[in-house]
Amino acid sequence: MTDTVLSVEGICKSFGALKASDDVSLDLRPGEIHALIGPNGAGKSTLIAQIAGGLKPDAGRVRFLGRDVTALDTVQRARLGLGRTFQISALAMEDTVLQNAMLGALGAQGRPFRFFRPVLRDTALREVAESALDRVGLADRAAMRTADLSHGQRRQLEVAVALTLSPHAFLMDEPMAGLGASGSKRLTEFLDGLRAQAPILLVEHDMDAVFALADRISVLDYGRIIATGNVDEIRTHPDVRRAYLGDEA
Ligand SMILES: Nc1ncnc2c1ncn2[C@@H]1O[C@H](COP(=O)(O)OP(=O)(O)OP(=O)(O)O)[C@@H](O)[C@H]1O
Repeated sequence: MTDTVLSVEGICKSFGALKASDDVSLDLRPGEIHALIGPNGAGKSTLIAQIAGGLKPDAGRVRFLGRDVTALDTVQRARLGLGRTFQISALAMEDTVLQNAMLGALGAQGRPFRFFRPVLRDTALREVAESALDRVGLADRAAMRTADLSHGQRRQLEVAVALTLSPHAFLMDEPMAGLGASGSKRLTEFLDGLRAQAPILLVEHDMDAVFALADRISVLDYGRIIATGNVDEIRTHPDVRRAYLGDEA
């Protein structure tokens, strides 16, 4: 257990008769990228929402840094260092890149950023935000309007927002979505280096990225984990090929 940053133990969640999470257990270890894959509707986003704290499981627990966080909300988990990027962008398009990095960091800390504009003059916070932008390669875009960033750059900005919290683990929900080939390649390289700072639980449909990045892969199907293993084990797993990979693998 000491070698686990984050763990999910026996999570169950139903929507009416539908079991979206059916006794799911998995863990995230230091330095790894653990990919969560599965067909549409398999329950990936539902699981991530329960790990992040936005959705309460019917049963089971979530542990983070050795602590049971099942009863904590998203803000409390973020403060403990659970960083998250979203499937749908939460960025303010009219604000600059730097403002988003600063305000996003405050928002994740639960401070009411929309009523807190003077905070933009907070030098310490600005430094944290600038350093995060630098890490993701957006330092020279800090003064740009977020709406003028490319899709890939917005994805990197979301990672920068998560970085401002110095997370101990990342939850990422389809970071490659909507990126072209070169954008995916760049983000793949970036995530490859990021795992050294904090391990990543990665929900992703882009199998090239998953196979390039994942130390381990867990496969969800109808709310259940049908396999967990390294890339080769998952590529060749008969149930996984049947449920998800088909003949592409
Ligand atoms: N709030 C909700 N109320 C009712 N059903 C829901 C709710 N959220 C999700 N579901 C259902 O739970 C199942 C799992 O959905 P979820 O979005 O977690 O799947 P997913 O694997 O993330 O899919 P995708 O790859 O398409 O994003 C689906 O059948 C979905 O329709």
